Amino acid sequence: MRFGIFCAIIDNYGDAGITWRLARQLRDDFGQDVTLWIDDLHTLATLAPEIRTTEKVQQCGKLTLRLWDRSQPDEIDREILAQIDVAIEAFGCGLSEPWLGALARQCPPPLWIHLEHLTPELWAEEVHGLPSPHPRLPLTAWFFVPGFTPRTGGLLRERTLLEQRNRFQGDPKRIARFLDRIGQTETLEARRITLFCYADAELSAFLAWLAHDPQATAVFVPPGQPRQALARTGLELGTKILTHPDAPQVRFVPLPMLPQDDFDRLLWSCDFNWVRGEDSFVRAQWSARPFLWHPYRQEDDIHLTKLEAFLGHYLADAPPSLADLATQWFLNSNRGRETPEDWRGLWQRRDLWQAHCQRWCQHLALQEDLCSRLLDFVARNAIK
Ligand SMILES: Cc1cn([C@H]2C[C@H](O)[C@@H](COP(=O)(O)OP(=O)(O)O[C@H]3O[C@@H](C)[C@H](O)[C@@H](O)[C@H]3O)O2)c(=O)[nH]c1=O
Repeated sequence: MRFGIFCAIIDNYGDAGITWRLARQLRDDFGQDVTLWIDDLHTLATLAPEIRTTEKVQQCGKLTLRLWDRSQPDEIDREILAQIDVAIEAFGCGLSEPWLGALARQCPPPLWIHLEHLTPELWAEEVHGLPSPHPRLPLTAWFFVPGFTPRTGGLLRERTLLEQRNRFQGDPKRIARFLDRIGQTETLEARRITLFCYADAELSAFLAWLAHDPQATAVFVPPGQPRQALARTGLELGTKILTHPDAPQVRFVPLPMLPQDDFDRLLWSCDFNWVRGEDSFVRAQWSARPFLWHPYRQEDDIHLTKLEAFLGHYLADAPPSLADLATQWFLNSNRGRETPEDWRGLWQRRDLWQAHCQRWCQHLALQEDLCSRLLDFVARNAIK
């Protein structure tokens, strides 16, 4: 089958990260032909260094990457469009009339899928799979809503992901080799934490907890917003490791943006991951390690509703002593109101928490992954 995926980058990395991951998995795990039209190669190249930002068209095996001119398709775009079976419009990026017209000219037209943002909310089940006929063109959009339950679009999970993770986490030599490759062998003995937060994250309680905890800790800090959040606390991280001024056991390690697969390895090798948005949030769950999630901030605190819905799934079967503390901590942190005691309390229950993350990951892995559900959806609704 031939897939066309359309992605416009609004801000951050999630849109590029998710569509790139989806395109690669359709190619690698399911042998599909994929064309990914994306309107910003530079953002994509930060997570996929093999991408050449100067080339508007590039072939990555059965995956064709094209710089997307959203105004209208050129002749080659039209040729590809004429052959695709499934058009995936990611995150409401909007296909302009000339692009939609080219799709509609196919006879019969391709299956047109609106890939929505992941949501843990109940409406994911209600909206997932609904059709929405175009008012004028002979095209029907189908909503595909990723989520946490079997009646949604599920979560992206590559076929061998969890085996790879198990091999990695179970083998200290692999972890050491990875840390060596990213130049961080000296963090081997320390507690390791990834800090991939937004610029407005309130870090003072987290830093106070670390400073009063005698355990040696390395905090890995990717570029951009996490460093801005750190800078707001007076810690300016440059290109070198920075030691906490009041706590020599705490070090902040600047990392470059890693390729997506290495980012997974980073999460797998950490004891705790602070993640955000959508894709890193899902990857943290596949790492089966304790994590904190800051959803992408939305108007009217919609992100807090999302968070509460997620906690309802995630902590439903957790021991009550963990569930109560974790709920309070997630909510407080997302409101910028958590205390060092929130951190301390949870960390004291680390074994319980770790075991819960493992069980949660297993629970999610019992469900079909997003690509399998997508292919099943296509098979059930294909017009041609
Ligand atoms: C730090 C780091 C991230 N990544 C990848 C992992 C993910 O694919 C991507 C980060 O995406 P997210 O975790 O989703 O967080 P984000 O904040 O960057 O993206 C967000 O952008 C908004 C516009 C969307 O509306 C949100 O839903 C969300 O997707 O970056 C790397 O590959 N290497 C790295 O070193």
